[in-house]
Order: sequence, then C-alpha cells, then structure tokens
Amino acid sequence: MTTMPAQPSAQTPIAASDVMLELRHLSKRFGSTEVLHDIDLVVPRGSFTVFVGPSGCGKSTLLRLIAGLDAPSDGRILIDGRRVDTLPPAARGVSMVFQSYALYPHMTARRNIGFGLKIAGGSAADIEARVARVAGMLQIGSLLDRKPAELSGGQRQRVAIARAIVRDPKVFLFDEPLSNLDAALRAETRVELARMHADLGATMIHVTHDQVEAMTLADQLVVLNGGRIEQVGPPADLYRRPRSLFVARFLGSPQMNLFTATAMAASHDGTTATPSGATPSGATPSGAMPSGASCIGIRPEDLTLADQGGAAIATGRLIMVEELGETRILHVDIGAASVDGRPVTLRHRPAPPAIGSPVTLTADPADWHPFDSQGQRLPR
Ligand SMILES: Nc1ncnc2c1ncn2[C@@H]1O[C@H](COP(=O)(O)OP(=O)(O)OP(=O)(O)O)[C@@H](O)[C@H]1O
Repeated sequence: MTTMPAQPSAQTPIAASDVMLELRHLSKRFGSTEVLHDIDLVVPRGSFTVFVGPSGCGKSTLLRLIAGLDAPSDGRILIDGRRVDTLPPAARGVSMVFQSYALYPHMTARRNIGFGLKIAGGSAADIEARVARVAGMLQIGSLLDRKPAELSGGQRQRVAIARAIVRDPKVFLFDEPLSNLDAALRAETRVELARMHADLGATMIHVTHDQVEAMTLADQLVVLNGGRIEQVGPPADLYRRPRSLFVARFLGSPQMNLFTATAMAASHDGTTATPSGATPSGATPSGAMPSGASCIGIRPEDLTLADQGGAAIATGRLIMVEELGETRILHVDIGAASVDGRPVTLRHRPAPPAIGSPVTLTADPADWHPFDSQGQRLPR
C-alpha cells in the first residue's frame, strides 16, 4: 500500500487509491497580493469536506481554483490521480453549486437540470431518465415544468443541486449553497445534503460561514485563516483538541473562554486577585498548567459553579443570564483573570444565583486547553 507523504497541515496519511482530490503547494496571487499561501490538502474519496474560516480567508478562491474558474499562481491540483489545473472547468469532472443558484431564467427546471448533459451530447431519452431520477431524489418532480421565477428560493436551490448531481461528477463543489435560505429551510436542506452525500457516496466540498453547518455536515473540516490552513481533521477532533487559539476560538458558540495563566497559577496558591475578592478554594492540579502557558482556554460547557464541586480556578460576579430554554448561559465578570477582560460564559441548567452574586468557577483540568504566547497549543 502506498501512502501519502506527511503534510504540513498534519493530515493523517491515507492510501493513494483513497485520495480523490489533492492540492499541492497551491498559491494564488491577485496582482501583488497573495491570498492563498502554499496550500496542501488531501480530500479522501467519498468525504464531505467543509472549508470554514472568517470572511476573506480565501475559502471561495480555493473552491474557484478547484473548479477551474480561476488559475492558481503556483502549485498543482489533482483529481482522481490526474493533474487538472491545466484543464478547462468542464474537463475536470467537477460540478459547482453557487449561493446565487445561477439558473438560466428562460429555461424550465427540467431544461436547466438537463442542460449540461445536452451540451455533452447525451441522448434525449437518457437525459430525460436521469433528470427524472435526480428530481425524484430531491422531491422536485412536480416542479420540472416551471421556470426559476415561478420557484421559491429553496426550490431553486434544489434545481441547482439537481443540475450538479445529474452530471455525476467526481467532486461536488458547494459555495455557500444554503446561505440565501431562511433558518428553517436551511436546516432542512442541510439534512437533505447529508442524506444525499450518504446515498450517492460522492466526494463533496462545501464552503460555509456557518459553523453549525460546518460541524454537522463535515467528516473533514478545514479551517482557513488568512489564506493558510490552520487545521484539518474530523470536526469533533478540532473542537476537542484545537491546535491553535484561532481554531479554539473559531469553533464553538459562545466562544472558548480564555483565562490568563497568571490568574490560573495564582488560584493554585490561593492569591487570586478578583473583583469579588474571594479566595478560591481547592488547588490547581499539577500537570494542568504546562510551563510556557500564556493562557488557558475552557469551553463554556466545561466551566461550572463551585457549588457543584471541583477545583476553583477563578472568582467573579454574575452579571447576566441568557435564557435558552433547555439551558442557560451565565456571564461572569472575572476582571483581569480573563485574557481580553471580557466576562466568561458557562452553560448552566439549574436555577442560577441572583444577578450580582459572587460566584466561584471550577473546571476539570482534563478540559483545560493551554496555549503559548504565539497562540499554539502546548502539550500536557
Ligand atoms: N478577483 C480578485 N481580485 C483581487 N482580490 C481578490 C479577488 N478575489 C478575491 N480577492 C481577495 O482574496 C481574499 C480572499 O477572498 P475569498 O472570496 O476567497 O474569501 P472568502 O473566505 O470566501 O470570503 P467570504 O467568506 O467573505 O466569502 C480577499 O481578501 C479578497 O478581497
């Protein structure tokens, strides 16, 4: 078995025959501005890979390079073992679905879906059969004689997805296809996409701003930051073991809390300076605070009030309670013990203390995420 070489993005190597798409040292410059820097990525055959990152990080540009709508400045793109970055879009075996649907307004849904097959010279009977099969799959069979103007946004997006599926591409590329839909339809279409992925066993690459969409759809999540890959892996791994402060703070809502290492160390010897002036009980377990740590991240669901037991890490004052129905989010001012001075948040189900009450916070050391001053995770 040949395996892929180790990569800077630290992906787990897989057998070459399991690779569908490979990006090697890919860069993109617009004029003198480099917007993608030396991207190395492997997309396994049949995977649902999601690109996420803040606005302007290069997600769409990366997708456009794969689709062939833009040319890379450096590097190579391989699909199913074949170099494609020198080929026109239609010859690459990819289908792209855009946020804006991009349907032909004067054509019925049926013609829109079958158009690519017709251009490729398919027979009328074959096109009709394939369009009918895909329309059935997406439950738009009764809408095929309508033009885009006679369809809702969600229905148009299904037609656009059907048009991508019917061409039976090696790789599907989705550029924020759900972002024009309302919340309910978005959730519904997300489930449909996941089902479609399972049914077709296809390789899909999806770009989104929405981290719920990213976490739920992806089997491989690619977090981009400033034109570079920050981390690649299964969503749960990135959430539980973010390699950088950037990934730690990008995934999760509310964001991961950041405690200064000084405050955490002080809680260890009982000298914590806090707004409430209370002295924390308990001790910081040895090993939880690696040397060189600049801050400790703790997710809101891993932080608890001291009356529930555990070693105290900070004290503060309850300043706000967000009622979410099944749970609550408590906001606690811990003063300078918080890295950015902002209140920390914790998820809390029982009835909360009164606003203004002094509270003591605890967290299992296993749930601490230590980072150095460069924002890199430290080994424990
Ligand atoms: N044709 C272009 N000419 C010059 N700069 C461009 C061009 N296209 C994109 N850029 C720049 O490249 C960077 C990456 O843009 P891109 O659209 O890929 O980001 P994105 O992550 O998809 O952003 P968003 O989430 O806002 O859609 C941005 O700084 C953008 O201004």
